[in-house]
Amino acid sequence: MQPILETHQLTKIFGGLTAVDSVDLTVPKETIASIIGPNGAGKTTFFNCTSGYYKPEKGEVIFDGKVINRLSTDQITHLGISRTYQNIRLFANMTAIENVMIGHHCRLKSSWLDAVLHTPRFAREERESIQEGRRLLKYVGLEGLGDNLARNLPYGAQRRLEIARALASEPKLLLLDEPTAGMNPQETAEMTTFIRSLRDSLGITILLIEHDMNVVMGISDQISVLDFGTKIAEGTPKEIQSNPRVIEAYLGPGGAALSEKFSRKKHHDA
Ligand SMILES: Nc1ncnc2c1ncn2[C@@H]1O[C@H](COP(=O)(O)OP(=O)(O)OP(=O)(O)O)[C@@H](O)[C@H]1O
Repeated sequence: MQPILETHQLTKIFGGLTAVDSVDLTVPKETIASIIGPNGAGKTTFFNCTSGYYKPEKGEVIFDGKVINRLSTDQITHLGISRTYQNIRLFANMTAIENVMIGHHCRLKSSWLDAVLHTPRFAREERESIQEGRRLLKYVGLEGLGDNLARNLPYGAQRRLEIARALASEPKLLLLDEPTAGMNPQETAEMTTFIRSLRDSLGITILLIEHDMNVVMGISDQISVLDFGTKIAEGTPKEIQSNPRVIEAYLGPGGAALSEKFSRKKHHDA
């Protein structure tokens, strides 16, 4: 399958710390790929390099065949990468629909002069933008909540609003940083179904960071594992679950042997 995102030897250094260390990673088009790893493994830094927030010291990020690691965040959004954040970053004092319209802004053609002069083009684009905002709010399950201030929405709805805003920029690749963090089991199940539908109905490729292993194992076509900035494993959920290096990264040295002992005991007891 054709890749939508590739990194070659991607490296990000903070002072003496190599947060992302020579990572080669390929995400095939129209798949759900996950990045997992212990705290501080470099997952968010990888996202920040991919979406243009950080410039890598070494290596390349290639999106849809184009090298993008020297481009600005705006240019990268325009090409088709959009993201959400580990800690929700909405415009809290703006309404839900205004938040989504901001996401749509990069697709508008009106200039600031059109806005000042309130030209017909500006008026038409504003109407279309409101319509698109309503459509997206409905799509993420927030129909009728467009006039609510973002900060007054329940937590699960805020996460959905963040995704609606990301979708408004019409991405080909959506980066989701811990989309189910802080959610109860029902919200988590709904979010998982929703993420699948983004791939299946809209053809959007998803790359996500997630700590909930049930979500990761249930949803991913491919999982990449980072530890201390390096990629230590990659494969299907089944391959990753039984990979001794991954188990050690999570449980510490000897973890693989311990985990094998437990799973043998479980089979024996069953
Ligand atoms: N802006 C920064 N300046 C200095 N160090 C940073 C910066 N951002 C991240 N780091 C460090 O880089 C390493 C990787 O951090 P990162 O947030 O990418 O890990 P992570 O895998 O996303 O962790 P978590 O699962 O806890 O969110 C950590 O040691 C972190 O302290």
